[in-house]
Amino acid sequence: MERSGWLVLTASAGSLILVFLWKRSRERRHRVPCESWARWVMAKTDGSSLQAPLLLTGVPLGECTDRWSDTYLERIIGETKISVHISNTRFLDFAAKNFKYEIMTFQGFLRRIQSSSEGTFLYYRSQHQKRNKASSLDTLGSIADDFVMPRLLLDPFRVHSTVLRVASTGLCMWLHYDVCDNFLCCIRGRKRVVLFHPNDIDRLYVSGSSSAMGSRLLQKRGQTQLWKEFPLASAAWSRRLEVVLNAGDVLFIPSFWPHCTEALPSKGSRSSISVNTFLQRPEWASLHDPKDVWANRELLPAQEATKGMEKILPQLQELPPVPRAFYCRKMAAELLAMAN
Ligand SMILES: O=C(O)CCC(=O)C(=O)O
Ligand SMILES: [Fe+2]
Repeated sequence: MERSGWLVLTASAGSLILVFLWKRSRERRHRVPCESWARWVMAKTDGSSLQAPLLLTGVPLGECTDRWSDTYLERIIGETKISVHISNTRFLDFAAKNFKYEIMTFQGFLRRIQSSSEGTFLYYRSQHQKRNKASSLDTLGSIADDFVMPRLLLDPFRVHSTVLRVASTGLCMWLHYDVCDNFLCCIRGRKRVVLFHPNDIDRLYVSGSSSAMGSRLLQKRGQTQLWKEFPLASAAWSRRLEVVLNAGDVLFIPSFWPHCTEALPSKGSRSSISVNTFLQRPEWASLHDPKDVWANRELLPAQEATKGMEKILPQLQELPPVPRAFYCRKMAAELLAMAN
């Protein structure tokens, strides 16, 4: 039987309260060492504490949590031109491409969110003008200085990129995984995050880094239909981890943990703002694709392996059903032996 739960303790370092998320998974139990904040930070170097999601509350993130009202953002970056996802459903789906992109000013974007009638949902994630450059918060001028991650959190990672994300409330981001570890920081509003263990990757209908289910998992109704279309996913859903982030909360999402999010309604605003910092483990640094902006390009050896797979599949298709099934199972067994 699956179990998941929360263990809360007060950190010895500073006034941070750490809430450790732990889970008993199908194959093995993942639990963050939780004696102290400092111990966790030190343990990062051997990777042992990087295997499970972790919620940090009350993290000082600089001036952004106080300052980033619509009025302030309009004043500082209102004229900046941005590319925005627009959809007439709140359940964004990358595979079905149920959204379009529109260029507008940041001011236009914020005003459109405020004035949108029910049924239009907007989403922005910052991107460097030169698409291949990873860091993008700095393109937004001085607001970049308002966001500061405590050094204690970042050390000893390398920062891969930092991304500003603004969403209409209600908007759900499609299920996907990232190849970088990640600190997802809630700056304004509230955000629901649903996470799956990487061992459930074979149940989540992922192609590329996105799921064919889009964000429909987050629909309150219609799950019976969803399980008909995606039967393996219901078991993964029963083992999911769920958390709601409030302003000032930081969620550590380890790489390869599939996740989807929902911007929840909150008082006084029709949008939620987060900043996330993608991280590279130093020992994996050479594996990352230098052109990767949003941590969704496969690690370099996995890119080659994926190309190999694309060649193998049509060859297997040429076989009649019985030997095809035989060789598929034989090869899958070799692959699974490497996974354990
Ligand atoms: O809530 C969002 O905007 C998506 C966040 C996300 O996927 C991430 O930080 O990796
Ligand atoms: Fe993500």
